[in-house]
Amino acid sequence: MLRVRDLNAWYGEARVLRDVSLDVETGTIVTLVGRNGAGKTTLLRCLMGLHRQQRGDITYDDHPIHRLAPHKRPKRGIGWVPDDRGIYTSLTVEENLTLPPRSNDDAWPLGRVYETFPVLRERRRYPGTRLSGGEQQMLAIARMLRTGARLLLCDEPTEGLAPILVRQIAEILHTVREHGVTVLLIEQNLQFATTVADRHYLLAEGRIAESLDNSEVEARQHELLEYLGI
Ligand SMILES: Nc1ncnc2c1ncn2[C@@H]1O[C@H](COP(=O)(O)OP(=O)(O)OP(=O)(O)O)[C@@H](O)[C@H]1O
Repeated sequence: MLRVRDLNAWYGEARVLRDVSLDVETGTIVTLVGRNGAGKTTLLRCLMGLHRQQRGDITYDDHPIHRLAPHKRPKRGIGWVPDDRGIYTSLTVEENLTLPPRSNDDAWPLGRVYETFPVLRERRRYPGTRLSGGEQQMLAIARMLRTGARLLLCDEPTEGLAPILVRQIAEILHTVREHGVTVLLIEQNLQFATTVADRHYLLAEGRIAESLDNSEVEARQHELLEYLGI
């Protein structure tokens, strides 16, 4: 379980996260929704240790991690899937999958990746550039599983994707959840969020304004869409 308590973050003098507290239960998918500039990416960067100006308590599987250097967090099973997917487009799918270092004993063997995502086996000799946006996202997630990530922090995996590919992302995330992987993702598409996730945190001006389940998001969809300016 990921537990965040009273997390604050700054850029210089500007405070962009204010006393953020949230929980992500193991094996669940949770979204962070909020307007542009609400602090969603900064929050994920704090969890990964990539943002230095932060204060607060973060525990993962009962171990405090907030003082751990960024490069030590993957050893604890935390994986970051950035919004640009971070894959090497000039390398083949298989090279992308074999390059990342194994950070811990939960690292997926290549065979397990290919059994879970057969498309990646079919495309293993393709360069990253020949993959669709959905396949690139699949590769980015699979690459994190190869390092041993049990908690994936995904920065808006559906951004810029056509609806059919958005559905593929939902399937990918459900597949990883079936394997016991926990996901915290930034998502602006509320309909997608309710299809894919178990809970949602609404971030507003750096604060957690609300914690919502799927039925609450569905019941208040119009109001929330208006709030998010979508
Ligand atoms: N490098 C930076 N220097 C100064 N301020 C920054 C920097 N990066 C982000 N900010 C500011 O911090 C606040 C939170 O930004 P953040 O990117 O975390 O929001 P977000 O919710 O992820 O928004 P978006 O969806 O637009 O990425 C915003 O006001 C933003 O302008």
